[in-house]
Amino acid sequence: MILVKDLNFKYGEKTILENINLNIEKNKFYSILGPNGSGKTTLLKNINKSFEPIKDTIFIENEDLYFIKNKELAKKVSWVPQNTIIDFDFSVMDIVLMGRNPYINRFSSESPEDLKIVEESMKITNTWHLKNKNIKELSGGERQRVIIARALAQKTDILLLDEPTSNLDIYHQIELLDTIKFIDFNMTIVAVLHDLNLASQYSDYIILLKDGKIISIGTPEQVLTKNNIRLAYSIDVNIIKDPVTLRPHIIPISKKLIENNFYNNSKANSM
Ligand SMILES: Nc1ncnc2c1ncn2[C@@H]1O[C@H](COP(=O)(O)OP(=O)(O)OP(=O)(O)O)[C@@H](O)[C@H]1O
Repeated sequence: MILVKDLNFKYGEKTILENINLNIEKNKFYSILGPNGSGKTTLLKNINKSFEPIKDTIFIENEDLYFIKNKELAKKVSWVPQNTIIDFDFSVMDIVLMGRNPYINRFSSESPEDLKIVEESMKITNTWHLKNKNIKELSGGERQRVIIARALAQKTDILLLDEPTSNLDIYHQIELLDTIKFIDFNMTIVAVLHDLNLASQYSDYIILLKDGKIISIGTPEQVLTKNNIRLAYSIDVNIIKDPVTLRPHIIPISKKLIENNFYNNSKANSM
C-alpha cells in the first residue's frame, strides 16, 4: 500500500530521517512510536507529500509519489495533523465538507452524494449533532473528531494520523481509536502515538523510531521489548501480558522513586 525505499530527509544541514525502508500492508493498523524529536511527524509528512518527494523513494499503491498530483493524492491519502488550529469562522459542516474538495470541480458545488458522505462521516465520528456549530466553539476533543470526519469524507484508502489522541481524556482516546480501527476494514491506518499501551492494543504492527532511524518494526510483541524500549527511550520498564488482550502492557519504572524508598515509605504510612 505504501512503500518507502531508502528515504533520507534533512532540514537544512540536519539529518532527520536516515535509510527508512517500509512496506506498509493494506488494511492494517500501524503505529509509529519513538521519543520526541525522533522524526515521527517528519516521516508522515514525507508520505503525505508535505515535502517535494525524491523520485523512486515513496510509492502509494505502486505509484511513485513524485508523479502523483496533489488532487489525486488527496483521493488516496487523508491526513489528520497534530493539534489542528482553525482560526476562521467555519461551521463544523463546512470543515467536513472540505474533505470532498478533491472530488468537486472548481466551478460546481457539492452533490447530494457529497452531502451523504459528509453526513455518514460525521455520524461515524459522533459529530453530526455539532454540524451547525462554529469550529472555534468546540473543545479540543470535539475538534479532533471533526478533523477525523473531514479525513473520512475524503474517502481514501490510507489514513495518516499524527497524535490523534493527544488532547483526549481516556474515554475519548478509546472511543477515537475504536472509531478509527473499525471505520472500514478496507482502510490502511498509520498513526503516530505516544502511548505505548494504546499502540500495543490497537496496532497490527509498530514502527519504532529513534534519532530518525527505524530501530524495530513488527508486531507489538516483537517491538515492545524491554531492550527496544530502553534503546528508544532510555528508561527501564516492566512488561506484563495484558490478561484480556494478551498484548504487552508496559509499566515504566522510576529509578528515582525506588532509590528514594518511596514505595517502602508509603507502605509504612498506610499501616
Ligand atoms: N520545520 C522544521 N525546521 C527545522 N527542523 C525541524 C522542523 N520541524 C521539525 N524539525 C526537527 O526535526 C526533528 C524531528 O521532528 P519531528 O516533529 O518529526 O519529531 P517527532 O518524533 O514527531 O517529535 P514529537 O514526538 O515531539 O512530536 C526534531 O529535531 C525537530 O526539531
